[in-house]
Amino acid sequence: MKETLRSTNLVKTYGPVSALAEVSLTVEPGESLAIMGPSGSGKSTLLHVLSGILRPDSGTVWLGDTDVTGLRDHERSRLRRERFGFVFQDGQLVDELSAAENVAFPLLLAGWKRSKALREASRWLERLGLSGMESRKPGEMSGGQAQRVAIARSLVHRPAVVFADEPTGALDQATGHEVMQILTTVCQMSGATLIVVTHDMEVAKWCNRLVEIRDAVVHDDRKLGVGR
Ligand SMILES: Nc1ncnc2c1ncn2[C@@H]1O[C@H](COP(=O)(O)OP(=O)(O)OP(=O)(O)O)[C@@H](O)[C@H]1O
Repeated sequence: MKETLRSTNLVKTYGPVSALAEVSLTVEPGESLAIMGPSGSGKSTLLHVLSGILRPDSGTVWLGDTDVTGLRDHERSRLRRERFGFVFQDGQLVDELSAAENVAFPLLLAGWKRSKALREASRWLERLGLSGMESRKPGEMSGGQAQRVAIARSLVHRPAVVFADEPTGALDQATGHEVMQILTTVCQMSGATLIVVTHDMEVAKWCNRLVEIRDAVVHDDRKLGVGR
């Protein structure tokens, strides 16, 4: 289902430090949004609050009609598992599992039968150019290949929103481009909204909107001509 992600007046402090000061943001279904800003400006905090990992001090996050911030912890965990996908800088794949098992993981959590989940995982690996690598472990793959596995895992359960925190941070520039191309293309194909935190304008250019955060507030919010 396609749902708007909306935040109103998000405030988050860590002791005396203001990480988010009244941040309101609406991200339409299918949009790809890059969040940029200097170190310490509040990007990761915003990503964590929008994705329900962190609770704000005040303010609300809505996914469609659901008040994410108002959910109890177990309900929020469930929403994260079912409606959101995540891609991190270093992939955060499970080393002991094969590529296919890693991708199948969200489906197994959702109660799919193992054989059906693995078949669906293989289809996603194929879509991402990793046919024949189903039984490889993350340690037996290149950084770019592992990140493609992570992208497959983030989308296999058809989430409404994929959150990516510095998804190319551990890759060289050419591989980073490739990964952003794949990430934006597959999100678009599956209708998922994409939210990417990055320091790198070359990464942000793959998105169709850029929000700049400075000192815990949205400093700039503009459309981008997509760089693909
Ligand atoms: N758990 C925490 N405890 C105390 N202060 C924190 C914590 N997490 C973040 N902060 C502070 O909140 C502010 C915003 O941090 P945040 O990590 O959101 O910034 P960022 O823009 O993602 O930075 P970077 O680009 O360096 O990752 C910073 O001043 C940071 O030091």
